[in-house]
Amino acid sequence: MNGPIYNRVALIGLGLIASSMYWAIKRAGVVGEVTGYARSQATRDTARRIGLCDRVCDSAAAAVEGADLVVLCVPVGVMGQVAAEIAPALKPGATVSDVGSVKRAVITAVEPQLPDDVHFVPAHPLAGTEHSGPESGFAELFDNRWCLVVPVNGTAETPIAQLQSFWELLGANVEIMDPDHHDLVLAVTSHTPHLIAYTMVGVADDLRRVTDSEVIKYSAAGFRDFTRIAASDPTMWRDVFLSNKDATLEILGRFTEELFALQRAIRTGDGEHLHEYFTRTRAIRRGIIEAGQDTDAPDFGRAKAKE
Ligand SMILES: NC(=O)c1ccc[n+]([C@@H]2O[C@H](COP(=O)([O-])OP(=O)(O)OC[C@H]3O[C@@H](n4cnc5c(N)ncnc54)[C@H](O)[C@@H]3O)[C@@H](O)[C@H]2O)c1
Ligand SMILES: O=C(O)C(=O)C[C@]1(C(=O)O)C=C[C@@H](O)C=C1
Repeated sequence: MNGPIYNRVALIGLGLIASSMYWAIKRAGVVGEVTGYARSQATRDTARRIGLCDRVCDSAAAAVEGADLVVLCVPVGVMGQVAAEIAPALKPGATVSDVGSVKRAVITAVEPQLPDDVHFVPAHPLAGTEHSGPESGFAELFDNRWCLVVPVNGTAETPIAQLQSFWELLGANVEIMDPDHHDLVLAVTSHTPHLIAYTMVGVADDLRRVTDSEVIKYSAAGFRDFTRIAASDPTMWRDVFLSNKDATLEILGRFTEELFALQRAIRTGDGEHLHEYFTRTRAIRRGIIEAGQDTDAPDFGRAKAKE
């Protein structure tokens, strides 16, 4: 590529995703200057101390001034408020994007706040960890992960294609998706699983208090995976559930039905039902590993065998 993909990028909200984006941008060397803004003075001080962003600004308006791409990296519940704050300072022709885990609610909140002379191209990188804040980011977070770009009706092709190239340069594989479909898919693959993990860890904690047993101390690996997920940021996840209410409730309803069926099978001793069910779910896990989408899973020598 000859020259930067955007001359100036502004990151609003300097947590896990923004900091990972900054380090990935630096690794790729594809942006002229990256400005940053976070609401709290403490976060801005930390960002300055660790060299996160080329320039940290003390207002959102100052950070977006002259930016060709502005990315909202704040919890989904405050996206509309932040869009209203930056709107008067946006450069005509700029692209405004976001990284929110929910898309329809963010579009509804942000779109009306923006002036007509900017392009709004929502997106969602499907990569994260249970950590948050400016010191939690790393350049490799998006490598070989999906980033879903979710354009709104009527957006010109060029800003969409440019944002797609930007995310590819940060290491992601990009797909275009409709907002409602996005919210339903993510309710299945991310939002409901998080709710289940939060619940399971809560139940274990309650039990520990009731029985004074050592549920957490002797927790097995499976339960430890639940505790990792349940350690995710409370503000972020509160906002996800309140913003993706319908899809999450729909999937939770289905989940509850299946859970009752399994409960019944256990009560009635229906081993065949349990075995068939677990065989089906095992095949799903194997499919994910074979598609190369679980970078944490041991490959048991398959990579070597393929050489
Ligand atoms: N953590 C993940 O796994 C993950 C993955 C993909 C997308 N996302 C989405 O990315 C966004 C950011 O998540 P994160 O994990 O980076 O969160 P984070 O908590 O690490 O960072 C959020 C940042 O936003 C700042 N902030 C909050 N309210 C603000 C406001 N009104 N104005 C300015 N700054 C404000 C916070 O101070 C913090 O610096 C969320 O919308 C989340 O849904 C998260
Ligand atoms: O790996 C994790 O810790 C995550 O939960 C990341 C995860 C996910 O559910 O996969 C969480 C929320 C997002 O919006 C995207 C990714």
